[in-house]
Amino acid sequence: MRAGERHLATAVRLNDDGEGIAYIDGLTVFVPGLLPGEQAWVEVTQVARRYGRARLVSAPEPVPTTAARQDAAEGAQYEGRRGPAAATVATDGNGYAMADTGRVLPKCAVFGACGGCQLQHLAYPRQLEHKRRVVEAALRRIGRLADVPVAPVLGMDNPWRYRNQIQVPLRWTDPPGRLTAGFFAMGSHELVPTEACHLASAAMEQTVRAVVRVLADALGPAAADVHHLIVRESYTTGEQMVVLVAARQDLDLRQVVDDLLALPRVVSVCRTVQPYRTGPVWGPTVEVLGGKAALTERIEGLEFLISPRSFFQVNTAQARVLYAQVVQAAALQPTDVVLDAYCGTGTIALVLARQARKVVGVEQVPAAVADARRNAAHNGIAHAVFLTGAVERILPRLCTQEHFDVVVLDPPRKGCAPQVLAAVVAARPRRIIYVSCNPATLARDLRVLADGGFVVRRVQPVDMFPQTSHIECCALLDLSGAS
Ligand SMILES: C[S@@+](CC[C@H](N)C(=O)[O-])C[C@H]1O[C@@H](n2cnc3c(N)ncnc32)[C@H](O)[C@@H]1O
Repeated sequence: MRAGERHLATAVRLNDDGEGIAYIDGLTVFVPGLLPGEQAWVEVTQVARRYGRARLVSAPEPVPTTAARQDAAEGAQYEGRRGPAAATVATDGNGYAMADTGRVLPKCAVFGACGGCQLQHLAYPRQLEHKRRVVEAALRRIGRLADVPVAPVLGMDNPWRYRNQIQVPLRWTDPPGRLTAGFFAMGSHELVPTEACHLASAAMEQTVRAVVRVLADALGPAAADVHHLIVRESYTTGEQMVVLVAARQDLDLRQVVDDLLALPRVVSVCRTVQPYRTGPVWGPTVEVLGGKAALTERIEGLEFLISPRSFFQVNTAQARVLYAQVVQAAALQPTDVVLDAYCGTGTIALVLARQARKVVGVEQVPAAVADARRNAAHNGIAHAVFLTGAVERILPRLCTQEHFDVVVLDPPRKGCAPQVLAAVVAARPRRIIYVSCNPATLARDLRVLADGGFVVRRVQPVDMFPQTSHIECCALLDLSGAS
């Protein structure tokens, strides 16, 4: 197979990124936009040693189920898997049994071009089932944990407009001399122009449009030096924070502050300076140009102040669901001492603090630790301690100095460093709750903890990121033999 060739491809399942998997000439080929049980003409865009990539060149059509099942079985052979049939059955207008692929019309006009969403074309219940299977497969293949029950994914009643933060790249397009908002295409810094995002609230969309207008009117072509706009919104109060990302420090943004603060929801205007337009968006510092220094959010009866750089789960409604799972899994007793490793701004630690004797949070970003301490004080919680530093550096010693009854791990996508897992295993807490946004590293780390004598009782996925392929999970482990 060569790049540029065209083939008729049938997808047999989705990969972890939500792309269709087809088998062409015995090679696994990833086709974004093709669903299991669908067939389409595709053009090969890349051929590597073990896989290829292709793009759709015709509209996908459901295939007769017998063909879909046959392809699934063949595909399973290529991969040495025992594969399930790809599709359930529906009938076409003539009564033929066709694959029921779950295809729906994407809401967004730029779906497929914008890199933000991968699953808008799949009915939401199917998205949830797909995510549950991804978690199960990771546990089985990577963690050798085939017996661990994976509960149905906890989804949203309305899986749209859930984000409390969006980052919008801005570009000056000349001609016609206009500031244009959009999102980056998948895996590139190419702007896909749009001022709409169905994952953000309608009020955030309005703010994006208004900020672009204000910047263009006030700055003219100099607005080209504002290359990103970040809007954060409190789910609880509806208040918004606008962060302007400028390419240079001497760009005079003070002239737009009053106009921005006059927008209906905007209570805070900030600036960060980042000379590079295509690297990390945030500069080293953030300055509040006008209005409040932080938004307020409420979760589990606690109030959290969120400053511009603070990590906060992007989906507040589902963060509440996730934290309720953590509370339930922790099953705390009033005498318990809890460790919250990778604690961010201390949300989990503070939610658990009400039922524990003491909580200790560890986080490497000093600003996040400052927020965690401030949030503890704001909520009158005196028995929460927050330590600044890398978990892998702090934990090995900390765990020999203090006994933790319950340990919460909520690492970034790369998972926990081996010395963190070793320290937790040696500490023998009664329970471990592992919160993860990456099923592959979750499975890898659960294997280590299981080999260290902990039993993985259950894994509960929570759909924090509907319409995308991202998956959040909460796993519960306890000591072998303990109840
Ligand atoms: C997924 S977030 C979890 C935040 C928090 N538990 C919450 O729910 O809001 C992961 C956090 O780990 C922090 N982090 C990443 N690597 C770290 C490390 N090696 N040591 C300490 N903290 C780390 C990040 O700064 C981030 O705040």
